Amino acid sequence: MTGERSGPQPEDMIELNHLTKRYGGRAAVDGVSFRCEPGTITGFLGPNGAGKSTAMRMICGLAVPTSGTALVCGRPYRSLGMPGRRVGVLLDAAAQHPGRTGREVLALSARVLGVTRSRVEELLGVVGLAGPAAGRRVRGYSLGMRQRLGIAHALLGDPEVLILDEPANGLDPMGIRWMRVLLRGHADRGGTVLLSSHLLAEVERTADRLVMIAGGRIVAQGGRDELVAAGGDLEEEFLRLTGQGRRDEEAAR
Ligand SMILES: Nc1ncnc2c1ncn2[C@@H]1O[C@H](COP(=O)(O)OP(=O)(O)OP(=O)(O)O)[C@@H](O)[C@H]1O
Repeated sequence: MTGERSGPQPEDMIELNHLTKRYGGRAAVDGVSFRCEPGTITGFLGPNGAGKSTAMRMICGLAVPTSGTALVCGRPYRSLGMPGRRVGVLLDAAAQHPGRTGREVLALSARVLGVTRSRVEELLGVVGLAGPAAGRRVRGYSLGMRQRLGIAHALLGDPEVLILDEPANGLDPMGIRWMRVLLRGHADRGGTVLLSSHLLAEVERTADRLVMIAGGRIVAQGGRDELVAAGGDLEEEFLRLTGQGRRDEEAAR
C-alpha cells in the first residue's frame, strides 16, 4: 500500500468465526474467533503445533475449514478478485523455486498480478536484495534472504492486508528491526497485519494486539497490557497460558 488512505476500511480486516479444522479425529484448530482491524498489527502466538499455520492456511484458502469461517477483506480468500492485490501472503519462505533468481521469482508474479517491472526493482531495494543478490538463484540464498524475498513477494501487489507466518525466521537483528519498521509503516497507512512468531519479545515490540493459541484453541487475546498484569512478563504469561512452563519443567526434572 503506497498511498495514504482515507482511514480504516472495515472490509480490509481479517475475521475468523469459530474456525475449526480437523484432521482425522483431531482438531488442529478448534473454534477460533478473532478480528484483525485496519491500522493494526496482530501477533499470533502459540507453541509448536498450536495451530497457527493451519489457521493461516485456512485464511488464505489453502486449507478448507471443517466448520466456521475465515474472511479477509469481507470475503473468503478464494472469492476475492485478484487476491494478490488485496492480500499479501508469506506462508513458507522455503517454498520458493530454488532454480529461479530472486528477480525472476518476483517478475513472474508481477506479470500475473499486472505489476510493473519497476515495482519489482523497487521491492528488491526495499527488502535489501538489490544488486548482485537479485541475480542469484534462490537455492543459494540464506534463510534470511528467502524471508526477505518472501516479504517482497507479499508486498508486490501493494495489498492492504498482510498475512505473514514466521516472517522474522532467519532474519538478523538489523533485519528484524527493518521488518518491524516496515510493518508499522504499513499499519500506519491503514493496512492490516497478521503475523505469527515464536519470538515473544519481538512480537511484544511489534504488535498492537496479541492472540495466543494452544492446542488449537485461543487461550488469550487482547492488547499486551490486557494480557500481562502491570510489571508482569509476557514470556511467563505465555508459558502459563499455553501450559508450556509446567510441562517443560516436569520434563526437565
Ligand atoms: N495436513 C495435516 N494433516 C494432519 N495433521 C496436520 C496437518 N497439518 C497440521 N497438522 C497438525 O495440526 C496441528 C497444528 O499444526 P500447525 O502447523 O498449524 O501448528 P503451528 O502452530 O503452526 O506450529 P509451529 O509453530 O510448529 O509451526 C499439529 O498437531 C499438526 O501435526
